[in-house]
Amino acid sequence: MHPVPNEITQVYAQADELYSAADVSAAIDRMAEAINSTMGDRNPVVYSVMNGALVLTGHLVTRLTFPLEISYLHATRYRNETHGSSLDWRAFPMQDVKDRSVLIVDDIYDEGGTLAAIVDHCHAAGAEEVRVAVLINKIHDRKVRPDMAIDYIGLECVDRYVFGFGMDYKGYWRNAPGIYAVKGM
Ligand SMILES: O=P(O)(O)OC[C@H]1O[C@H](OP(=O)(O)OP(=O)(O)O)[C@H](O)[C@@H]1O
Ligand code: HPA
Repeated sequence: MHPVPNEITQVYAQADELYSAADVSAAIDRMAEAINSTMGDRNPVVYSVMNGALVLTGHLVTRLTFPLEISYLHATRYRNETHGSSLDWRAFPMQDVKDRSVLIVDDIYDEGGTLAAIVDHCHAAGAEEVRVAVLINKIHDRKVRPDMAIDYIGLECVDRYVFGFGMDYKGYWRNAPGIYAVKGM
């Protein structure tokens, strides 16, 4: 058996809970209500940004009450580390979005380099409109494109490294049910 690193066990035990599972569920309810009332007639392609959006996407789409198609892409800037670098496209978007409405779903809008590249890609591919939904907006003044529209935001968080509900700490704890901040980060 491959042992779990001690650091991984410790990080969850020592983390600060920012939002409980119930808080997250209520936030997704609010996001879904807003999306249902603004995109119900758009027949969108919902693009889930792997890996972080895996958990949110599953919860969110079951609350959406209109026809939609689901696809995925994988773009990573953090590569299971806690600092971002250049964007690495690991699964390029494959669904044809020409003249389509697109809803990009991601777990966290941090510095925004990932979402900026994905939004630009969808526009370049001919999308009619591109909207963005994130569970967490991290509050700081390092956004790479401060005027980028984030249409649906679940929760805001302080400028700390967070994990849970899809977000990882060194590849682990995407399965944690709430949102947690790493001690000292
Ligand atoms: O706003 P940014 O500073 O660009 O950071 C946000 C992005 O970083 C995370 O992905 P990550 O690169 O960790 O890949 P992963 O989803 O596979 O963990 C997260 O899922 C977002 O996609
Ligand atoms: N946690 C997890 N993944 C992330 C974060 C974070 O705070 N910021 C960007 N990707």
